[in-house]
Amino acid sequence: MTLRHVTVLGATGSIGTSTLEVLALHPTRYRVHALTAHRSREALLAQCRVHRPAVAVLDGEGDAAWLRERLAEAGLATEVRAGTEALVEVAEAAEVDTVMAAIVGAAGLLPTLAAVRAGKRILLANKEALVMSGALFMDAVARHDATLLPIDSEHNAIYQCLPVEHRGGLAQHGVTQLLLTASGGPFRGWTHADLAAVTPDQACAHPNWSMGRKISVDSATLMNKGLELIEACWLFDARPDQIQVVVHPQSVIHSMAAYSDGSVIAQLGNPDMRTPIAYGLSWPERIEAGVEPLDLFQIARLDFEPADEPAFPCLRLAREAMAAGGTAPAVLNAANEVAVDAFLAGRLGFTGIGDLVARVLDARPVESAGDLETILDADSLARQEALAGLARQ
Ligand SMILES: NC(=O)C1=CN([C@@H]2O[C@H](COP(=O)(O)OP(=O)(O)OC[C@H]3O[C@@H](n4cnc5c(N)ncnc54)[C@H](OP(=O)(O)O)[C@@H]3O)[C@@H](O)[C@H]2O)C=CC1
Ligand SMILES: CC(=O)[C@@H](O)[C@H](O)COP(=O)(O)O
Ligand SMILES: [Mn+2]
Repeated sequence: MTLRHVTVLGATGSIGTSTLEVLALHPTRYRVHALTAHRSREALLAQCRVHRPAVAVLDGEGDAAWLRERLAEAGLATEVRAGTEALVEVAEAAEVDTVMAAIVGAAGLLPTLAAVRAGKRILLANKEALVMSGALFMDAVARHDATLLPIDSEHNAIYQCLPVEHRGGLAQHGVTQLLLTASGGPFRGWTHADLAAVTPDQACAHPNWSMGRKISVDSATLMNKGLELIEACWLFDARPDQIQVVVHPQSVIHSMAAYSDGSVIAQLGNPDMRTPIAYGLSWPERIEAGVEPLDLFQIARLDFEPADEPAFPCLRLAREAMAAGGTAPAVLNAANEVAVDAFLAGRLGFTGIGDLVARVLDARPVESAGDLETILDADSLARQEALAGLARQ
């Protein structure tokens, strides 16, 4: 068995901590090379004590100096670095073969792309990176012979339901449709009018998954499903019209692939991210993930319904951005990040999220997204437009 050396980008988050739980079950298979966080220095210190990485990264120099001192007091040799350059370094380091990309939002793009360009095995949770840079990202995966394994539960499920080699389009492998499941979020069944006064805590109370606050809000607006639709188009070389969103409130079927002979292949499991994480870490083998076995008698029933697009316009906005192509998905993502931040800070109402994203998409031109600079510019200008929109209200 080869020992794999892993960098965990976003180690202190929900996906990061689940990843470390799985790694801890297999000390002879995996060694942690680097752990990164933004500002959670106490949490990163605790992780360093347990996992003893060679490198730890925080955003600010002050936090890095604090961590350096605490680690030295604890007699640990972990080197501490700061900033985006350090994130890129630990993602592309020669010692590393596997990178868990679990930073939330656009901040994950540069280190994740660095891992791709260094030909690593990338476990992709950070969907925003792929949404922003779709064609460029997938071209880099092919050009640098990187191994890209989807961690997002739906995409991991579809990956497991597709033939091993599915590049070159779905149709040539007899796949007619991808069925992307959605829980419907905490406000499933609510009308657009009901949603006006919901609070951040209500929006973050996901019925089935325990996740970071940004993705929890995205699930509540169905923007998460919109981002996932775009993510699936890029990962599986699919057109938006080949993907059907199916609301499935139990989150037990994690997604499906439909074939020309009438077969529909589904992947099921308890809603626990340690399953896709373990899959990505061990692929093509399987390892123990610490997840409870699925008890179908306890679940008893599985329900399905269409998404309510009039009440949750973000799904349509994402589909339209994918159809518009070029920089439109990066604009959608940037506007959504600003809007979700404002909602969580109490500066924007819940239904204001979709309204703001729609206004920014209308205001920003769609350009060809052939290079990273254009994508980063589109991201930055969309953020400025969104902030100006917030200031005007
Ligand atoms: N949680 C889940 O179950 C799922 C998550 N995903 C995706 O995975 C990604 C991570 O989600 P989740 O774990 O929930 O998010 P969390 O908010 O729980 O964690 C985010 C992690 O990223 C770090 N981080 C945040 N901002 C920055 C920044 N500017 N620079 C560097 N690091 C940063 C955080 O550090 P700090 O702690 O210091 O803030 C933290 O380690 C997202 O893209 C999400 O969409 C996909 C499917 C399921
Ligand atoms: C766990 C995971 O992959 C999340 O993206 C999850 O899908 C959120 O649930 P919904 O967006 O379906 O509510
Ligand atoms: Mn998902």
